[in-house]
Amino acid sequence: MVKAAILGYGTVGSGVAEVLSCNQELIAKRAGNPIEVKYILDLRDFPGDPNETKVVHDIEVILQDPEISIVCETMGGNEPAYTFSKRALEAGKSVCTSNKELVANHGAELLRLARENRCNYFFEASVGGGIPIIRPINNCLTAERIVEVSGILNGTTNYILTKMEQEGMLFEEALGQAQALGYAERNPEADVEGYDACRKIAILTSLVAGKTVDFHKIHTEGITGIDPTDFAYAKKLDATIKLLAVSRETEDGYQISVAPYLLKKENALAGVNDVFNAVAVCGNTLGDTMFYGRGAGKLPTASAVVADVVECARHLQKTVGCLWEEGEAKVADFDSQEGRFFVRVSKKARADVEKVFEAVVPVVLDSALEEFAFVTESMQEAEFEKCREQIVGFVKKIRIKD
Ligand SMILES: NC(=O)C1=CN([C@@H]2O[C@H](COP(=O)(O)OP(=O)(O)OC[C@H]3O[C@@H](n4cnc5c(N)ncnc54)[C@H](OP(=O)(O)O)[C@@H]3O)[C@@H](O)[C@H]2O)C=CC1
Ligand SMILES: N[C@@H](CC=O)C(=O)O
Repeated sequence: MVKAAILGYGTVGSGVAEVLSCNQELIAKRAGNPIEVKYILDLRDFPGDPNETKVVHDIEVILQDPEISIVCETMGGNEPAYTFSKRALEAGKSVCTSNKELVANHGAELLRLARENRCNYFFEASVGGGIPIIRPINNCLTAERIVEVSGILNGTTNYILTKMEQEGMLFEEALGQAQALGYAERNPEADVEGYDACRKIAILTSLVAGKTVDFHKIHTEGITGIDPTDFAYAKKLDATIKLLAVSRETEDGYQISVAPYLLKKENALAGVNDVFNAVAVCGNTLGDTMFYGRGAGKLPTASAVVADVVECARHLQKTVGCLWEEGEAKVADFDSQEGRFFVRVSKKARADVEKVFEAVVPVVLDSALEEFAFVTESMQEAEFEKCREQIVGFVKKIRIKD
C-alpha cells in the first residue's frame, strides 16, 4: 500500500481524493500498489465529507509520518506551499502539484531537491489543467529541438472570451460563472490580467530551455481591455480574439509574450472554446503537434495530479529525469518582436493614419461610429509604437496571429 497526503482540500485537492477513489482499482493495477489517502491538510474541517476523519491542521503530522511517501500540493500560492513542498522533498517524500505559481518561481530548486533526496517533484497539472503537456515535452518530444510553443493556456479567460463572443455576455457575468465553476484563481486578477498564462508559458519555456525563465521578464497583457466592438470587428474580418501565450526560440533568446490576439477562424486555435486550452509545439524535425483538452476544473486537473501520483508510486526511491536546472534562460527583447497589428482609431485621425501607415484599407463597422480600423503590414513592436505616437486621439491595437 502506498500512502499519500493531500495539502489543500479545495477544488483540485477534493478532486484528487475523488479520482483516487473513483478509479481505485485500475489505479492500483497501474501503480503496482493500491494508493490510499491517509491525511488531508486544510485550514477548515469538512463535517459530513467522506474524508472528514482524515483532515489534519498541522503539517508536522504528515512530514513526520514515515508511511507517507507522496504528497499532493493543491493549496496554491507561494507560501506556505513552498516551505511545505521543500520539507516534504527533504524528507524523501515525492510531491505532485497543480501550483504553477510555485513551479514558475521555484521549479528548478524543487527538482534539484527531489534529485538529492531520491524522490520526485511532478507538476503535470500546473499547465493546461487536464492536458498532458509536461510529460510529453519531457519524454515523447525529447528528441526534438523545440523552436516554438504557443497556445491558449488559461481556461478562465478563454471561457470569458467565448461567452462574450458567442452569447454577448458581459465580462463580469462571464467571470462570475468561471469562478462558480471552479476555474478561476483565488484572486482572478491572475487570470484576467494574463499572469497565470505568463507563469505557464514560463514553465513550458523553462522545460524547453532546461533553465529557468524569469516570468517577470515576459511581456504580459490580459483581456480586460477587450470589448464587444472588438468582437464585432473580429467577426467582420472572419476572425476571433483569444488570449495567447507565445514562446519562440530566437538568436537573441526566447521571445515570449502573453496577449490577446486576433486570429482567423481557420486557425486551429480559433475553435478552442469555453474552458478548453490548446498547446501547439513545433519541433525542428517533427514539425507541428497540438495538445487539446480542459484547461481547468476540478476533475480534469485532479486527473493530471493523480497521474503524477501513479508515476511516483511506480518510481519510489528513484528520481525520474527532468532537465530543468537552476540558472537563467535568456528572454529576448520584446520590442523587436514582429507581427501585424489590428488597429482601431478615431475617424478624425484618417489623414495621420494614411501618412504614417501608408496604404491602409479601412474596416468600417458602422458609418455612425466615430472610428474605423485597419490592419498593418508586419512590423516590430517598437516600430508600431513610434507610428502610434504620430496619431492623435484614440488608438487601440490587437496583435494578429498569422
Ligand atoms: N481550479 C482549477 O481549475 C485549477 C487550479 N490549479 C491550481 O491548483 C491550486 C489549487 O487551486 P484550487 O483547488 O482551485 O484552489 P482552492 O482555493 O479551491 O483550494 C485551495 C485549498 O487549500 C486550502 N489552504 C490554503 N492555504 C492553506 C494552508 N496554509 N494550510 C492548509 N490548507 C490551506 C484552502 O483552504 P481555505 O479555502 O480555507 O483557504 C483551500 O481549501 C492553485 O495553485 C491553482 O492555481 C491548477 C489547475 C487548474
Ligand atoms: N485559473 C486557471 C486554472 C488552471 O490552471 C485557469 O483558468 O486556467
